[in-house]
Amino acid sequence: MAEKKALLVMAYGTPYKESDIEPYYTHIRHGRKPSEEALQDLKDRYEAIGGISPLADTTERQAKALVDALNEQSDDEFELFIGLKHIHPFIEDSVKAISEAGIKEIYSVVLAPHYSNFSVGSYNKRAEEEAEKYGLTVKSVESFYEQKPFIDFWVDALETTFDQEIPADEADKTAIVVSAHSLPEKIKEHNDPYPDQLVETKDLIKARFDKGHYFVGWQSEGNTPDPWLGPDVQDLTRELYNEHGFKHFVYIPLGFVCEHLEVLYDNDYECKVVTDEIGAVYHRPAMPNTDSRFIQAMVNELIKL
Ligand SMILES: CC1=C(CCC(=O)O)c2cc3nc(cc4[nH]c(cc5[nH]c(cc1n2)c(C)c5CCC(=O)O)c(CCC(=O)O)c4C)C(CCC(=O)O)=C3C
Ligand SMILES: [Fe+2]
Repeated sequence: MAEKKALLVMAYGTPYKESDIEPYYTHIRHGRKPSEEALQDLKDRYEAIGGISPLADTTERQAKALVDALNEQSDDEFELFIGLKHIHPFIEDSVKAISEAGIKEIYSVVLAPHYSNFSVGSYNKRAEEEAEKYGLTVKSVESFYEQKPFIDFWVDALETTFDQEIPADEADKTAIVVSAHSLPEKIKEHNDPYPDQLVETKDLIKARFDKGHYFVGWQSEGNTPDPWLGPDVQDLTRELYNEHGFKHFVYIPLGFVCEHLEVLYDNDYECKVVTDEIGAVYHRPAMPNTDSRFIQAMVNELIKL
């Protein structure tokens, strides 16, 4: 039997309790403490979704489902380690734990389907730099949005939404807003593939499910001085209603992999404020979470490493 490998599942992380929010937010802002007002705004958003995000629990369940599926389908044996971007166990803590477990080879995947130097690239860099300190090797999945099971999941989500929530004669009055987390515009200066990958994902889904009208939007941008990718999903909703008079808006935030603050608040609250205002119907299918197709998409990429 070959030596045991480590499966390092990396994710954004979320506060575990209210007192975590300030250090967490400071870490997200690269060490710059948020203003009292910005901190209160974030606390209010967590309050608005029930006090704490489901992100920590879902990340744990996704990682466990992934290592089980990988061990079933791979000739190798993997031990699971979870490394987070903005809260403990940090990526660096987990790479150290892998070394202390006597494991030499790491396979890594980030719980985000598209590649950007700003997101998956920065996770992988942190893991590689830490692994080097202990003489470990890292093989990383860069993206999995092209995997058929990932597309299958979202095609099925749209089919169910249109079948169960939208009258057949109103399909043509329906906008499908496909979105991902916005990033600073400056990524375009470095030929970052992220924006094109979101459009590609939309095209892969549209090729399989062609009811309604598809549009690409961005969401959850950070409030920094430089411009972030747009249009923002709320502005896009208003523009589309003014131009086409859509009666239904189906939000597909497929840059994310589960319900968390930036879906439960930024979509389910902020976008719904706009659809209520214009008198249109808000729809948002359930996120992948631990759906077997979503897990299989990542297994397929890990087995190729
Ligand atoms: C509060 C919060 C949650 C917690 C949700 C919860 O508790 O449920 C969250 C989750 C997520 N955010 C995500 C993605 C990103 N967020 C970014 C940037 C930012 N997020 C912010 C806030 C949050 N984000 C803020 C204030 C910034 C601007 C930073 C600045 O002021 O500079 C950036 C830009 C690059 C960077 O700055 O990291 C990306 C790519 C992903 C997707 C997966 C992934 O990519 O890991 C997830 C789950
Ligand atoms: Fe974020």
